[in-house]
Amino acid sequence: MVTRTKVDLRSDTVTKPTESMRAAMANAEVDDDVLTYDPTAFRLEAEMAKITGKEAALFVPSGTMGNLISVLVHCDVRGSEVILGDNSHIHMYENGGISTIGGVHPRTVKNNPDGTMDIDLIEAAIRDPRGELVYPTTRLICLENSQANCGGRCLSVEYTDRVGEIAAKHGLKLHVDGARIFNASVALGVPVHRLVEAADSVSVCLSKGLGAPVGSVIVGSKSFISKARRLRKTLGGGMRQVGILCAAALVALQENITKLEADHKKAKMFAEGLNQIKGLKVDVNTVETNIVYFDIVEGSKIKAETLFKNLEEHGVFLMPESSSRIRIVLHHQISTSDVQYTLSCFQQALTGVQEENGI
Ligand SMILES: Cc1ncc(COP(=O)(O)O)c(C=O)c1O
Ligand SMILES: C[C@@H](O)[C@H](N)C(=O)O
Repeated sequence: MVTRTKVDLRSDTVTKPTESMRAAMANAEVDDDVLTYDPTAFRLEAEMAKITGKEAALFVPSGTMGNLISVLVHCDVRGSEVILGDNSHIHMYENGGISTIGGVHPRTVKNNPDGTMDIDLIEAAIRDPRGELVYPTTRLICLENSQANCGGRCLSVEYTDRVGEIAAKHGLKLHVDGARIFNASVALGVPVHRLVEAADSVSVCLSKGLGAPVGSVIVGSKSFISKARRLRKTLGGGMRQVGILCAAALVALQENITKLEADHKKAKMFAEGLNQIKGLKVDVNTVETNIVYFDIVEGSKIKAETLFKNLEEHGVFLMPESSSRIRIVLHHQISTSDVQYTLSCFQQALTGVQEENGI
């Protein structure tokens, strides 16, 4: 088998800036974004506020910082508690920052396989104010759309609105970790602004499926963004000529939103192809966006680390989830021929092992 150039399926965070992004970066109009407004940052923030239907926006270095700032702005009183998914990125992959840095107490509710949390369990997790002597105070509910660890599953606008109603009923705020909100919007056929209408704040990653090299944007009310700007500086996220990065993000918005549907089709194609390979299993119906989780079937005589080594030798790179569960993430720099090549590498790896074991 002829090894091709690298097929990097570890994440949609691995994309390289395109030539048009690099040209925009080189020619970006910039200023000191801490002392005044960097004009290109201002353009990006205005565009993101418009797309999401919120009053204002703020460029931040990462999605992790975007979520941290959002939670800390909403939970700015000691003893605050946030309700979030037990399989959410904020809870699983952000070093517990809301607690270690922000002193905010997490109260997890089980994420269902479809990425939602049961509405009645969310409501049951809200602290009874009558117990204020002993309870933390619930101030915020966090959703994640699409839900990455559940396989890039999309939360419907109806579900998001319903959670928003629960938050409003109890005087709480709603934050959406919208790292891949554009993927959810495209998959559902619902405009981003409608999908997040019920949210008080959203953190949107520019550096994932949109393919920008760096950054996220948080959106919300003018008051929220004003507090967020100050907290960004506190956390060291205030940057100077940040327009260089924002210029690439503006190109990403112009060029890559329309490519997301193709990413989703490649993910479906990959899942359907994997299911044709003896020893691998994936529920194709759960593949809604650009993320595919699949399992090595028990008895297939190959371990994930063996499979990875074999694949890496053929230029294919993945992210291990466990010894038998694997994740691949599609993005605009993976072609359909890359998908077909990768499937052939999987087939070759599995067949080789099965022949060695007389299966
Ligand atoms: C759902 C989700 N939220 C937030 C983040 C954090 O983004 P960043 O890596 O830019 O900190 C990620 C992944 O990176 C993610 O997948
Ligand atoms: C691993 C995780 O932090 C990252 N957000 C990803 O999806 O690749």
